[in-house]
Amino acid sequence: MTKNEKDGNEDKLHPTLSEIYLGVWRVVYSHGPTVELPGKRTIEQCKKGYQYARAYLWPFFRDVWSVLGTRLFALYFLNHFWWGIESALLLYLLSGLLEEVCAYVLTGFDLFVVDQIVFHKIERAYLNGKPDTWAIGSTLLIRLFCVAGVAFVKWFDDGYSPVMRTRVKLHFQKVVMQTHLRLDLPTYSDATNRIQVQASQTWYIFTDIMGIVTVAFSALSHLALIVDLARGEQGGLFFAVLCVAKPIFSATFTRDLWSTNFILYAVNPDYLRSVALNNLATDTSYKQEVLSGALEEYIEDEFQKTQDALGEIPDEFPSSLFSANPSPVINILEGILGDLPLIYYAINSLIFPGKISVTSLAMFQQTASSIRDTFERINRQKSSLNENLHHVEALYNGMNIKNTIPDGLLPYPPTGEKDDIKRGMAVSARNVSFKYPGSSEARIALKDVSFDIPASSLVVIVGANGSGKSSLVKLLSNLHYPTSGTILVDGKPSTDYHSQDLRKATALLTQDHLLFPFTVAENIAVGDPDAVDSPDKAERVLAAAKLGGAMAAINKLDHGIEEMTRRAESVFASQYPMPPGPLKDIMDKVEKYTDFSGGETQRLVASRTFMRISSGNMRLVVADEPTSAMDPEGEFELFEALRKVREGTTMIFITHRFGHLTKHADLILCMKEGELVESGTHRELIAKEGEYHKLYNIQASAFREDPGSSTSSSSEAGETAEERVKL
Ligand SMILES: Nc1ncnc2c1ncn2[C@@H]1O[C@H](COP(=O)(O)OP(=O)(O)OP(=O)(O)O)[C@@H](O)[C@H]1O
Repeated sequence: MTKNEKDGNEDKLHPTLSEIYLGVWRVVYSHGPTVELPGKRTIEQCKKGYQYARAYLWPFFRDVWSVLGTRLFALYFLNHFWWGIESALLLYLLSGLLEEVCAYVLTGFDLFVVDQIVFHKIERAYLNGKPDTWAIGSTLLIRLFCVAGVAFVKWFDDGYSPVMRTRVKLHFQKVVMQTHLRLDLPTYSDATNRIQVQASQTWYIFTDIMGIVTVAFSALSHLALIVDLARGEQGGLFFAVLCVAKPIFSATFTRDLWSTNFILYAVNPDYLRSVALNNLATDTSYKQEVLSGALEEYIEDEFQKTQDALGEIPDEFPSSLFSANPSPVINILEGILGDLPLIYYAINSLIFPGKISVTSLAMFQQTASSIRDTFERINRQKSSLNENLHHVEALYNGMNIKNTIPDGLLPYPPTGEKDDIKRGMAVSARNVSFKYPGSSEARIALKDVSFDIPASSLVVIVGANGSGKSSLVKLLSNLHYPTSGTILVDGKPSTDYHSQDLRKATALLTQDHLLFPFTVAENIAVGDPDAVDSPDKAERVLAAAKLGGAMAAINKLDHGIEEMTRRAESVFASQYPMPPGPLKDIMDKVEKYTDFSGGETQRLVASRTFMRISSGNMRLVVADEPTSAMDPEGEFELFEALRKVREGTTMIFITHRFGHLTKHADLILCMKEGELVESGTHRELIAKEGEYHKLYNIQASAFREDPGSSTSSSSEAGETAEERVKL
């Protein structure tokens, strides 16, 4: 990769990290020397391995065990044990019967070989007229034993695997969901906290790890067999060592990406552009924009350019590129080491002709090749094992991620307060500064903001785009936490209270709120999740829908308030596009979901907020431009309804429109570039002739008869034409 494809971070690399550019990727990893021979580090690694097993593997296996139950878990384990030792056991049991059939043995060893042995014995009995009863009988018995074993394993696998898979998946689905639900917004927005493991993977992670256990059983049983055989032969133990020379060499000299801690990301600009163009073509959310902009040809041509520029630079996950040896020497050495047992026997047969029996030669050969295969499987699976171990670690670490927003112990509202007294939350900010997690120092959203919002007051926050209004309400709603300074709730730092209690006492309504894939009724009802089983729920939902102005939209639906907003999962079909016909008719019917206009969605979401307010537990209601898509009548009605139902609740509105709200507000906070520049009532702020006065005049001028009056009054406020255009 050329220098200009690097991303400029290479100079800042920490001394414990290494980097490598593979295909389109930059891989940064923490790693020791590439080739690690057994030594002091091996002991350290064994210790680490033990600690890892205790912290992650043991809980994982214990959880799977408890989910499957002891009987299923034990049967599953025995199955793997059987798979592991089956081949060595057969070899051992048949070792006395091999003289005449070593040719079969040399081609591999399984039940088919046992078949051939049985038939061979029967054939010889026919030809010689002298049946070897013992040989035929014992071989048949061994065969039946193995057939029964294999049949049992298959029966168990076919019948119980889906059950076990489902049980494990459901268990970990709940664990992963709990992990996601537990995290607060800043912690969740931090990409490094994202849990990549999916519950559906957990069963396969478990079976993969068990696969390694099987291979380990296989390796151990073959090693035991070869040691047993070697005891009776001269140089047998030396031969046993030769059998494992290649796998040990490979394990030592092959590096594996998953045995490191790494991050990787694409740095090749052509690749990144090709992904972006591909997304434009295939992601439904861009479809309208692409069609309306007539961008089809442009996207295709640009994509072709990126393909031409990329040439053959690989973009696949770079684990095999990482493991590839820089020169072929190691691969050649590996090949030669693999042939050492054969070379040993060839030399032995030249030096000591006739000393080795055909049986032991066949047994040694077979065992040696089984051992080699087994160890090679271990080497091949090492990478996926390491990957799976990382996933198990992520799964259990996810449960212990610490939330960014400190969680206090005090309940809210305080226990001494009577629930029937309706009063709002008093909120204050003391020198609050805030920047979003991961943002640069320069992109500070709030700078040294201080104010007091008395309980039960009606507050409006105004300001230009990007002035920090939404950021401020996110802090007040306890969704984010100030970088410095303090938010006070009823005179105490917000962090003294139990976070979830504060959120339960706050209703936040924004323009970005979404409808959930539930029925319309449930979408409203979740505003008060505690009312799930209450008898008056349906009544309250209807009342909330009316207050939110959503009834007109609901009345248009085929199934009214019980209509599903959208399916949680799309329909799976064998053929896409599905040709017209009865299958397509069913598919269309099932796939069809209700789409609402932007304003209708906002009305439904507002209804959810009214449901929340009707719980009587709200102390603070925050509305961040919730009417941006509504018509003026809808907006007016919503604000009026909110003002009517608030009954002493503190209300904070963000709006760009000056009107009833700003006129009636007890307090207006005017933001500019992250700072609170003015605060007071409408009258006071107009009298100040500052930022608020300027913003107000820009809107008011549209309704004045003389279009030039805005210029004159703005000019009085001392602002340029460019500044007005920006607003
Ligand atoms: N999720 C975020 N991550 C990083 N920075 C953000 C994020 N959201 C907002 N910002 C930055 O914080 C600053 C204040 O944004 P904020 O959304 O609070 O402004 P606003 O006054 O509500 O704007 P608008 O009127 O456009 O809604 C902006 O500079 C913005 O770029």
